[in-house]
Amino acid sequence: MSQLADFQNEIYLNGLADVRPDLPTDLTKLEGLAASKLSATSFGYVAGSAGSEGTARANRDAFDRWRIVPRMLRDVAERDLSVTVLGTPMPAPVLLAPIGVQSILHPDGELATARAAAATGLTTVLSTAASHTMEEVAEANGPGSRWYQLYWPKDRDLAASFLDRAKAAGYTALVVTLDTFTLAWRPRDLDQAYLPFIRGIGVANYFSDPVFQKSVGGPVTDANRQTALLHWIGQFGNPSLTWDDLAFLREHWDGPIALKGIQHPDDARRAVDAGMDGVIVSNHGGRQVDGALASLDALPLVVDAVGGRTTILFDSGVRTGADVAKALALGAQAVLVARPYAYGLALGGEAGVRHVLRCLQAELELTMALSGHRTVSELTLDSLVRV
Ligand SMILES: Cc1cc2nc3c(=O)[nH]c(=O)nc-3n(C[C@H](O)[C@H](O)[C@H](O)COP(=O)(O)O)c2cc1C
Ligand SMILES: CC(C)CC(=O)C(=O)O
Repeated sequence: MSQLADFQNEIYLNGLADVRPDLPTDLTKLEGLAASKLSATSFGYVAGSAGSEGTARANRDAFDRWRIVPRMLRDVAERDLSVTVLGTPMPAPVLLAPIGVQSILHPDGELATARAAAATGLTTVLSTAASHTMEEVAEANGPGSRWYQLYWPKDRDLAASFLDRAKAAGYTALVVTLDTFTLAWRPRDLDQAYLPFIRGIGVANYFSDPVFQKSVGGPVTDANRQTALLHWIGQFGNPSLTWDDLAFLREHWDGPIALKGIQHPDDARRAVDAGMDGVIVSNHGGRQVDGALASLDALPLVVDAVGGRTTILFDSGVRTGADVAKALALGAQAVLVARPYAYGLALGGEAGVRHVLRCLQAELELTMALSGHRTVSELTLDSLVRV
């Protein structure tokens, strides 16, 4: 590490940042670097969004319409960014969003991500569509904290098996993604005729599952691989699910459950009525419904509807410490971040993910302190102005 980086890390940033001198500390620059490193297909899959990508742009633009109003002389010498969310203590209100198929970014994929999360103390949310099994990822995460994200397959026995395995492997909370029972119209992937799954990436948790294997006549080998992939395509999502089906989750998961993909206040109310423990206000990073509202614009509506009655998390468009502060001030208890750490993974493996997480955490801490906030709970609507 260069002398300057040492100075930044140890003296100026109090050892928080763990910056890598070869990666930018402005995290918005990661995407451009990842574009040069990754294949056109992998980069297109990760950076791309639905349709004209208007919602992805709206996600970012929405952050610009809220500005922080710094306050002075508030004794911010001692800062504490820690929170406890759905029973999990975290040093900062930032989680690693579920990202499937991470081996298209780096051979170590979710294993590197899980190690980086453990090193920073932040919680990683593992996708059902991961490129490594949930047991392998749990081992890599070790004493770290991890949640499991369910893509709810059509076969109930398979869903129940996923939940049993996740519980046994130490995943403490369940995130159920509702907005992606099928992939949206994604021109970058359509134009490049690219889907990671067709190459067998993202199916590790399915192919290793005893219920899945029973459905395809035994362990997946070269001989039945094609059958297994076709079975996977048929199983992946269930467009027929309704609110009544949530009872199934409660029967099979005794820990906290959060529904991901909530944008409408009535859906947030229904989640609470159905006994869910939290909602994640998310539009999947603009990857599903092009033309949908910016996720940050949905946040205050959801907070108005169910704030104080449930845990509210947020994602889609978070790129900087200031973005995190704004989402918290608007009422989220924590945020999930996705593409920035995906690019960190592509550029530097585990160390790249750590770089992103530490920079985000350090930038958040400085933003909060310099604007007069010592703790997350001090960030309120009064901390912002809409311009
Ligand atoms: C390449 C990629 C893969 C993703 N895979 C999943 C997934 O498996 N499960 C899920 O719930 N969300 C998935 N997401 C959505 C993220 O969890 C998150 O909601 C979204 O990307 C947040 O927006 P951001 O990328 O602007 O931070 C994925 C996103 C990307 C970019
Ligand atoms: C469908 C998944 C496996 C990945 C995903 O959620 C995404 O590509 O947005």
